[in-house]
Amino acid sequence: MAADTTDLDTIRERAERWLADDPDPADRAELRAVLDQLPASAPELADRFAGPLTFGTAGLRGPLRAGPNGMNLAVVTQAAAGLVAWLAAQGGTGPLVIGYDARRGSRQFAERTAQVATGAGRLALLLPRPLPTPVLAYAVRQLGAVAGVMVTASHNPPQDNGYKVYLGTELGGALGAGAQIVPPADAGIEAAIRAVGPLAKVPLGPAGQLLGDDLVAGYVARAVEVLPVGGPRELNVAYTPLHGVGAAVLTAAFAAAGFPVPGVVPDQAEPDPDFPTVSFPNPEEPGAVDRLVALAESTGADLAIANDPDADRCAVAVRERVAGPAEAGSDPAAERPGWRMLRGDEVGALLADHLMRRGVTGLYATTIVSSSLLRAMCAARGLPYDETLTGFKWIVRAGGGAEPLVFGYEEALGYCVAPEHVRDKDGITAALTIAELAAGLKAQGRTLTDRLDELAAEFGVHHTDQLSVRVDDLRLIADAMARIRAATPTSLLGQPVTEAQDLLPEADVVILRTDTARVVIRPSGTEPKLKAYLEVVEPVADGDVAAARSRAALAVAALRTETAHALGV
Ligand SMILES: O=P([O-])(O)O[C@H]1O[C@H](COP(=O)(O)O)[C@@H](O)[C@H](O)[C@H]1O
Ligand SMILES: [Mg+2]
Repeated sequence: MAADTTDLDTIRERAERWLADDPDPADRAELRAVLDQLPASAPELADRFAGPLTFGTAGLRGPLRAGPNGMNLAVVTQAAAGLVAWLAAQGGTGPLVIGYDARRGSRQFAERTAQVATGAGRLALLLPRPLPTPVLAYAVRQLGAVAGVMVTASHNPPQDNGYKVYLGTELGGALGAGAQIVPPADAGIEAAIRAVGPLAKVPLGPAGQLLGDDLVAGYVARAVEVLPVGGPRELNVAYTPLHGVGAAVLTAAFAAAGFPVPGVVPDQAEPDPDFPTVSFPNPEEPGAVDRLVALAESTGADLAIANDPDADRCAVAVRERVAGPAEAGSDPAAERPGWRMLRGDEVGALLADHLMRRGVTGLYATTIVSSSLLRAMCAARGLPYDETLTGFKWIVRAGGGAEPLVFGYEEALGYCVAPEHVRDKDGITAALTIAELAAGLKAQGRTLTDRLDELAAEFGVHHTDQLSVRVDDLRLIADAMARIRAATPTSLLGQPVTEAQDLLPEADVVILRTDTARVVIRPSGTEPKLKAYLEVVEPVADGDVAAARSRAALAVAALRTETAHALGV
C-alpha cells in the first residue's frame, strides 16, 4: 500500500541519516544489517526509531542497541552534549562528575560523557572504577559539582543500560542539590538534547580527571557516621551484590562500622555484566536471592542482605519459623526454619521506627505506592509526614523544604537514612542501619520479626503486595490503564470503593480505596511493566498478631485476583 511504502521510505531515510552520523562502527554495522533486511525488518526498525529515550522515573533507560530508541554511543554523545549545553545555558560553572556501573558499555559511556564535557570547556571528574550509585550521588554534593551523571541501568535485565542525571547546589536549589532531575529541568535537558546538531561536530576533549580512592573513603566514613558510636555489632550477615558493584564498598563500610565482615555469595561477588546466576538481577524478582538464602542458611547467618547491581536498593531476608510440609514420621504440627524476604514496606517501617526511637525528628516521607503504615506511625508519634509520586527524585523533595527530611523510603527496596550526604536512595547506609538495628535486637535475644510484630500490634497489620506484569508490547499497558479508567471497580473484597482517584494529567496513576484496602495502579517508568500496589490493613484483636496476619494475607491474595481481573491481565 502507498502509505506503507511512504512510511517505509521515511523510516529508511531517518535510519540512513542516523547511520551516517553514528560514531560507533559496531552500531553502524548493526543498523546496516537491519536496513538490509527491509521490508521484513520494518517493525524492528520502526521500534528502534520510535522516538528518543526520555527521562523516566530514574533517567534515560533502554536496551543496548543502535538507533535513537536505545542506549548506545551516539545517544550518549547526544545526551551528554545536550546536558552540558543546558548546564552552560543555565549559567552553571562547576564540574560534571561521572560515575558508572559494571554493565556492558557503562565505562565507555562515562568516558564519552567526560570527553563531551571537556570538549565544551567544562571540568569532568570521573569516578575511579565501577562504583555504587550512592557514591556518585555523594560525590555530586561533596565535590560541589554542577551536575552528576551515573551510567547504570540499576536492576534492569543485562541487555539494558541507562543514564541517571543529578544536579548540584548551583542549579538544583536547596531541595534538589544532589538529587536526580525533575521537571522542568528534565524537559529542558531533553530539548537541549534534541537541539544537538550532527554528532561529528560535537567537540571531544580529554578524558577528564580521574578521582582517587579518597572519594570512596570519604563516602565510607560518612556512611559509618550514620550509626551511633558504640552499641552492639555482633551480627552474622550473609550478603550479595547480585553481580553488581556493591561488595567492595559495603564490606568496607561494615568493617569500618565494627561489624564482622559479611559473608558474600562467592559466584555473585564480582561485577559481571552477564548476571549469569540470576534471571533478573533485581532482588524484587522471585529467585534472585536464592543463593543468598542458601549461604545464609549454611553459615548460620542472622540476616541476609542483597543490594541491587548499582547498590542503591537494599533487600533484607530474615530467618523465620514457617509452617512447612510435614516430613514422613515428623510431627505434622512442627515448624521448619525458613527465610523470608521482607517487603520494602517492612524494612521502611523498621528503619523509620528505629530512627524515631533514637529521637530523630524531622520529616519522614514515602510515596503514594508505599504502605500507609509510615503515615500512621508519624501521626501517632507527632512527626511530620509527606508522600510523593514514585521515584526517589520526588521523595528527597518531600514536604517542599518546610521541614528537613530525615528519612525517606519507597516500597521498591529504596531507603535514605542520611539525606544530608546522599540525596537519593542508598543501599549501603540502609544495610548498615538495618544491621545495627538487628544487632541491637539480637543483644536482647530478639529479632527484626519481633519488632515487626510489635509494630503490627500497635498499628494493625499493614500487608502490602505488588502485582507486576511484564509485557513485550507497551500497548498492553495502555490498554489495561484505559480499561481500569473505563470500568473502574465499584467494590473490592466485597466492600464499596469509597474513593477512586485518577492522577492524570500529572501522573498516569489510578488509586482505589475501600475502608480497609487500597490499590494503586501505574505503568513502570523504568521497565515495560504494569504495576499494581496492594495494601490491606487488618486490625489486631486480643493481641493475636498471627491471626491478623493470616486474615490480611488471605485478603491481599483475593485483592490481587480482583485487581488482575479488573485490569484484564
Ligand atoms: O531502578 P532504580 O533502582 O534506580 O530505581 C528507580 O526505579 C524505581 C522503580 O520505578 P518504576 O516503578 O517507575 O519502574 C523507583 O521506585 C525508584 O525511585 C527509581 O529510583
Ligand atoms: Mg538501583
